[in-house]
Amino acid sequence: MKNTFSFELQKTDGAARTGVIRTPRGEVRTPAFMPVGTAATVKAMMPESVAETGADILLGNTYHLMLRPTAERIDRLGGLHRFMNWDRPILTDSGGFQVMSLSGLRKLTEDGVTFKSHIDGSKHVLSPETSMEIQRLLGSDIVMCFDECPALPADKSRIADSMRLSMRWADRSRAAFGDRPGHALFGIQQGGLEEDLRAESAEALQQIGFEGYAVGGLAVGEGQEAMFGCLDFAPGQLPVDKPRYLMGVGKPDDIVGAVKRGIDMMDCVLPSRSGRTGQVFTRHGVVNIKNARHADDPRPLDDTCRCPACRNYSRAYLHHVFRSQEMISGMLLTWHNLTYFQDIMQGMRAAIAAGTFDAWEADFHAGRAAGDI
Ligand SMILES: CCCSCc1cc(N)cc2c(=O)[nH]c(N)nc12
Repeated sequence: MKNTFSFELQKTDGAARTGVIRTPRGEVRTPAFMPVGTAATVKAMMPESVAETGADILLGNTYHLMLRPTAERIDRLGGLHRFMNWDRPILTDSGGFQVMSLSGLRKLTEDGVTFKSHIDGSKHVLSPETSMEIQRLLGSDIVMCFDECPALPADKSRIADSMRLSMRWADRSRAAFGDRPGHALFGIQQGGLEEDLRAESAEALQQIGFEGYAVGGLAVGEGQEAMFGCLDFAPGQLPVDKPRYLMGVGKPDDIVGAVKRGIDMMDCVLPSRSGRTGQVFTRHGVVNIKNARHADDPRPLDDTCRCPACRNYSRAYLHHVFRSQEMISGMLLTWHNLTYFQDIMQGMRAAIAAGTFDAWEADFHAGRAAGDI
C-alpha cells in the first residue's frame, strides 16, 4: 500500500455520492459509518467483531486517551492501532468538543482550553498545537482540527465569534500538523445554522486547504428538521472532491437524510450505547428488548439480519440476559446494532451506485412504518 492518502469520488445520485478513501492502512468505502472507540475500545466489542460488522474505520478520542492511559504511553507501546489491535484506519477527534461536554472547571482563551480531568481533577491544556501532537502520538490516520463547537441555541454573534476562533485554530492546526504523508488533516466547518457564517467558514477552511472537511456544530440539540435544513446547503459549500464528514450523527433516519444531502462519513455512539441500554435498531424500527412482551418470543430480532444475535438467539433469550444484566447482552445487542448500521450504509452505497437511491430511501422509510416489531 502506497504511503499516501486520497479520496476518489465514484458515483452520484442527486446529492448522494459514493467514493473510496485510500490510506496506508486500507480503504474506507463511502458513505461510511464510523463506530466510536472512545477509550481504545468499541465498548462490548472485540476489534475483529467490529470488522465483521463491515466497519472500515473507527474513531478514537483525544480527550479520553490523553487523560488515560495518555498519548505518550500509547506511543511508547506502538501507537493506538497496535494498542487496541485494530489495523485498519482510525480517525481521532481533536478533544475540544469533549472538553466542553465532559470536563469541569474549564477556561477557554485564544490559545486554547485549560480544564480539569473528569477522572481525577488533574489540570490539562488543549490547544491546536497540543491536540495535533497528541493525535500524532496516537498515530491516527485522520486527524481533526482543534475547534470550538458552540451549544445551540445561541445568538448569531456568539456563533460568529466561535466560528472565527475555530478558523484561527484551524490555521494553527494545519501549521502544527506538518508534513505527514499517508495521514490526513480534516478541517471542521462551523457557523451554527447560519448559511452565511457556514459559507465564511467553508471559504476560510479552503483557503488553508485540508484533505477532508467536516460539518461540525450540528447534532448539538437543534433537532432533525433544523439539522437537515442546514445540510441542505452546508455540504455543498465544501469542496466536491474531498470527503465530507458529519460529526456526531446519528439515528438511522438522520444518517439516511445526511447521505441524501451529500455527506460521506458519519460517527455516533448511538448503536453501541443503545446496545448496552437494550435499544435495538431494526429495519422495522426500534425494539426495547427489556419490554415484557419479548419474554416468551422465540423469534429472532430480525430474521433477515446476518449478526450472531439474530442468527443464534431468540428475543426471549435477549430479553432474559438483558434483564439479568449479563455481559453477553451488551455484546450481542451492540453487535446487532453496529451490523444494522453498516448494512444501511452498504444498502445506500449499492443504491447510489445503481442510481436507485430514492427507491431505496422510500423502502427504508416504508419498512420502519410497517411496525410489528
Ligand atoms: C468521537 C466523537 C467524534 S464527533 C464529536 C463531535 C460531535 C458533534 N456533534 C460536533 C462536533 C464538532 O463540532 N466538533 C468536534 N471536534 N467534534 C464534534
